[in-house]
Amino acid sequence: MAPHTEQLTRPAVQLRSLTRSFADRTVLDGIDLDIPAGQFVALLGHSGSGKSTLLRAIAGLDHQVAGSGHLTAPERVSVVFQDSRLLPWRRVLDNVLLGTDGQDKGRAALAEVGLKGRERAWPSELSGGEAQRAALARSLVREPELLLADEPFGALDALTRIRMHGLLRQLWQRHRPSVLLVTHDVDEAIVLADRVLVLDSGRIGVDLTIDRPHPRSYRDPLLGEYRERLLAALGVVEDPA
Ligand SMILES: Nc1ncnc2c1ncn2[C@@H]1O[C@H](COP(=O)(O)OP(=O)(O)OP(=O)(O)O)[C@@H](O)[C@H]1O
Repeated sequence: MAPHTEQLTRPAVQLRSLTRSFADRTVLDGIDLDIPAGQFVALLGHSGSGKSTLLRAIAGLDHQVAGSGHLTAPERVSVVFQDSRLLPWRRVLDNVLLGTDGQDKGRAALAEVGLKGRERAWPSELSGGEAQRAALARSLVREPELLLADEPFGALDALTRIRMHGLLRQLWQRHRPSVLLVTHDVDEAIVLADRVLVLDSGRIGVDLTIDRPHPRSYRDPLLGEYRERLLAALGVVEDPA
């Protein structure tokens, strides 16, 4: 069996009947989900549909959700958010190394994300895109089996975002963590993910496999069909079917 196929047979994340309510509102209503090891999954859904709630649950950041159903996730999980969450009083390399040791690993991770030479910069000296690169480097040094990303490029300009898509794809292909990427951007989802989920009314309403090789082109006409289906599922355009 090819290494990639073998890796995909072991589920990294398993959720059964996961439920989360806030006051009288049920946000996650019995979610069932398996993410095979090494798979890149994107999660779409309207604002307030519960995407971040689901991600936080999988990250182990929500203790209330734990008892609601069954949740397994790998031990080494890294989370990247919309803002880099770099500590302003630590230089870039020290941010990347936070809680770990191994200067060389940190330097290598920074080089991988294109920040070689910026190790001693302060976070305030970085652009938004550079700060997100540093955040990715910080997640990399932990060698995550699962990378959770909550709109990591949501605050970046369109060109930087496209560059970051390329970077994230390369990092994923090189290190092969499972990825769960929360995004509002349908194009981002279909250009990067093996599989796109749409969260709707507390459930996974759509589970779509994107069967196109990487790297993908934004202009691939076959991706256009996936885009239409997802926009229809989100209620943005009429269902093409
Ligand atoms: N700690 C909390 N206390 C009360 N309500 C909460 C809490 N966290 C989330 N919610 C509610 O749960 C719902 C889902 O929130 P969540 O942040 O998961 O949505 P989302 O899909 O990630 O939204 P967005 O795309 O706008 O980031 C919202 O109605 C939100 O107000």
